[in-house]
Amino acid sequence: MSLHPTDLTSPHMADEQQRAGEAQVLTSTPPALELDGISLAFREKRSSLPVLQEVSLTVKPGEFVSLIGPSGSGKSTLFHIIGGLLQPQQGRIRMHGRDITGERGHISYMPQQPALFPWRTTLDNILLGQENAPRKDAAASSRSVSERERRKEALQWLEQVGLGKFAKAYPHTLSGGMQQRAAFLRALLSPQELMLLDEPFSALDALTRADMQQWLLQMWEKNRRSVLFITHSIEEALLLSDRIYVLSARPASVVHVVDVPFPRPRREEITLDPRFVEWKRTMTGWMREEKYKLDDNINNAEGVHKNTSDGGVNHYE
Ligand SMILES: Nc1ncnc2c1ncn2[C@@H]1O[C@H](COP(=O)(O)OP(=O)(O)OP(=O)(O)O)[C@@H](O)[C@H]1O
Repeated sequence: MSLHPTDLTSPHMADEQQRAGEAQVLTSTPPALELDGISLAFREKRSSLPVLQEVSLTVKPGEFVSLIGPSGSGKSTLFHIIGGLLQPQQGRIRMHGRDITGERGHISYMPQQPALFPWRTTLDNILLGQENAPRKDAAASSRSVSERERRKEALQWLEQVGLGKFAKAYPHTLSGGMQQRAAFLRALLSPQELMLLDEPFSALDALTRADMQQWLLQMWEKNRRSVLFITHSIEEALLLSDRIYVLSARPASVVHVVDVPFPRPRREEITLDPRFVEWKRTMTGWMREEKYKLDDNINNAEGVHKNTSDGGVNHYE
């Protein structure tokens, strides 16, 4: 690896960070999300496909955390487990310290495709997340407001994201980027504190995607929701995240953790910073390594049982 963590952090800063870290441990609130040793294998009649192997990660309240890994490594499966759609064979999921493994209704979710209902207006699509929220959710009851107030709030949000004129329009009249903004608002206005965003910009053209990244960055910096974000784009992960977990090829385990060193607020220009370019190069090397492992696994059918975890996670700050 060409870049060493100390290239970015002076010894003095490291001391300060350690002290700040220790102070934080003492006063720390439990993480918004904590995955502790999650493992899952899909079982079919005679075979087993190990997909996740002891994946652990943390999203602190108000953090933007990304997951990046080769295609087919198990990222979406992990989201299904967090959302309670799948039960892990090993490991626990905790939100704010409470074990929610296998429970549904605790997260708001934004999928790759905007998934707006064509028969509902933009405004009604945005309100859907609140309509579907389970009543037992503590956050939901604290935000319990009248229908009229919810519509007023949603309209204000639509104005803020440049969709005010499209409140009564149907989804097919919106561009791809506009639909994604509406889908993001739906997740943002849902009462659950944690948002899971599964490659939300993958279907957009390059220019719209760059605009949407800037838009998301600004929206997130204003609202500071806890976010877990799946992306295939290293640049996107570095631009948006506080921390990045790099997954290995299947069965996925965490092989690198990067505490992204760039200050906020961040803007597109940061992508030209030599340190940003260096991190991008480093991470591209890691991803290439994992992709080759995945290709090897596919070429050797028995390779799906290979254990890619050596138990060590490389942590960079
Ligand atoms: N219900 C299922 N039954 C059996 N195998 C499954 C099931 N769901 C997913 N898989 C397999 O598990 C592996 C991981 O899939 P998953 O969709 O989680 O990967 P991913 O990292 O999200 O991929 P991508 O980045 O391409 O979206 C794949 O090999 C997939 O074929």
